[in-house]
Amino acid sequence: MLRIAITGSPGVGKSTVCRNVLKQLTCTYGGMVSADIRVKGERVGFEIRDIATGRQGILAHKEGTGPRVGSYHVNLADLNNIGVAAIRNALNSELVVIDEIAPMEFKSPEFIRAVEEALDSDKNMLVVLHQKSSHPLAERIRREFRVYTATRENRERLVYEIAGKTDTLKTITVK
Ligand SMILES: Nc1ncnc2c1ncn2[C@@H]1O[C@H](COP(=O)(O)OP(=O)(O)OP(=O)(O)O)[C@@H](O)[C@H]1O
Repeated sequence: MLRIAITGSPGVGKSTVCRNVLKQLTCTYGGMVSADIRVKGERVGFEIRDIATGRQGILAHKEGTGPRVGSYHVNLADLNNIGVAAIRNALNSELVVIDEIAPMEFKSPEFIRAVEEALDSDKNMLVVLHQKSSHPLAERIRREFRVYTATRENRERLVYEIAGKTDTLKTITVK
């Protein structure tokens, strides 16, 4: 069983490493990924996407009503209906991907439960983990996962290092 976490400073390229590792894999995978929402270059929020279905929503936005993390309001409806559902459905594939596990996501008890279910399963997992969070779930992942810290210097090499570790996942899946 493979359990890999990518961590590092804000904006260093963690999500990009995760996306580029996925491009190298031939196993089945599912889960959630996130990306910036930018208006005229300025980040105003984050979108969330179910890898398997392509369903998209808003994870957090500067304008909103949900619980606050920094200058963003977390959209619990989309986090639960899209992100949490994506994690649960990913339990049917060979690899569960979660980008990312961080203070915004911790505002949802359902998200925490879904990640715990994945952790308690025998599934391979690739996650992006917030570097500073001391949430018990973040601490558990630091204990149980092989953690790679992305930097500007290593972020390209890291893709191949992690993809190399996932050799067992480069199987041709016959459906
Ligand atoms: N290897 C790279 N070469 C050039 N630009 C990169 C590379 N990796 C990431 N970037 C750029 O850096 C920015 C941040 O990347 P990314 O979103 O992957 O970082 P992150 O660490 O996941 O960010 P956050 O802390 O906001 O989650 C993006 O604009 C991305 O295009």
